[in-house]
Amino acid sequence: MSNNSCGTSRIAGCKFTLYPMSDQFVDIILGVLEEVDTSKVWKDTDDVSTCVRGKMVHVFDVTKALFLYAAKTGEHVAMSGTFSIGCPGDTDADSYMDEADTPLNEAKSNQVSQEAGCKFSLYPMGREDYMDAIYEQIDLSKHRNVEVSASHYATRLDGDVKDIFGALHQSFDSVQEEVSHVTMSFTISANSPSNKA
Ligand SMILES: Cc1ncc(C[n+]2csc(CCO)c2C)c(N)n1
Repeated sequence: MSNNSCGTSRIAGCKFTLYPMSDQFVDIILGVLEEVDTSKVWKDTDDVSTCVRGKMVHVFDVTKALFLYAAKTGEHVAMSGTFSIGCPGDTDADSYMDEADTPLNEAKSNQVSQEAGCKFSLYPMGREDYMDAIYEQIDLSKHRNVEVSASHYATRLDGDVKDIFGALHQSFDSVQEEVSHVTMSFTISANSPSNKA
C-alpha cells in the first residue's frame, strides 16, 4: 500500500505561532517552550513557528499549556495555528506514537483560570459533504461550557482557555473519526485591551 494515501497514519500535529504583545516577547516565547513538558511530542521551533507532532492527546495538551502559560503572564497574547491529522505526507518515523496517553501538563494547566476568545475553522479534506461534517461540530460545541457564535469563515468560542481547547479537541476528534484527513485552523487571544471597554 502506498504511504502516500490518506489515512495510513493517525499521527496528529499542530504548527502554531505565539504573539505576545509585549517588550518581553522573547522571554515569554522561549520561557513557555521551556516551562511546558513537551517530552511526549516531536517538537521543532524556528524563527516563525513551532511544530509539535504525535498522539492527538499530547498535541492538544501541549498547545493548550503553551497558550495558558503565556497568557498567565498577564500580557496580551495571541496564538494562531493549524492542527492536522491523517496528512498523507506525514510519516510515523519520528512521531512519538508509542507514548502512553496520560497528558503531562494537564494537572498544572487545570490550576490556571484564564478567559479568552477564539475563532476556528474545520477543513475536512476530500469530501463532497464537508459542510455536513462542519455543521455537526458547530452544533456539538454548544454543549461544552463555551459560548459559541457564528462568524464569517469560522466559529467563535468564548470562555475559559481549558474549555476552548476542550471544544477544539472534541470537534477535531469527532470529525477525524469520519474523515481521514482533517485540518483545523485557529486563532486565540487573551488579555486583549479591547475587552476592558
Ligand atoms: C510558538 C512559537 N514558536 C516560534 C516562534 C518564532 N519566534 C519569534 S520570536 C522568538 C524568540 C526569539 O528567537 C521565536 C522563537 C513564535 N513566535 N512562537
